[in-house]
Amino acid sequence: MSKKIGLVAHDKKKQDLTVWCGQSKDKLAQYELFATGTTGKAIIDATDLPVHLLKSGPLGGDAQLGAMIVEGELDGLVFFIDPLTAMPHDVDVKALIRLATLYDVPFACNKATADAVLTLF
Ligand SMILES: O=C(CO)COP(=O)(O)O
Repeated sequence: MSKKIGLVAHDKKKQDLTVWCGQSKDKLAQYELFATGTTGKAIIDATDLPVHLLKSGPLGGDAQLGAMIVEGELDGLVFFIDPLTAMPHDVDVKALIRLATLYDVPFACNKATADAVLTLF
């Protein structure tokens, strides 16, 4: 069964994530990909990779990824966080990071760590 990877980026980081997905396309194509709504659509548009679309982050998409982690259904998380912009759903962002930490899920918050996480699988 293929590994399941979560992909998320805040608005100012979406381009970084879509570029990274394009660069990592062959590797990412081996996994089952899940993304928050707007991020996922941007990845599909940029790369044609198949992505399961969850709700948009502010509407619960981060919480859905957190629930997947709790259920043991996510093997890795790539979450390009914008550290310079306040988010209306900051509690959800923090909850997702907390759950990835709590459940020891490989978690990348930028390109350097995303490259490292991909080498784990
Ligand atoms: O807000 C997000 C993560 O906290 C991302 O959500 P979208 O992919 O829907 O923009």
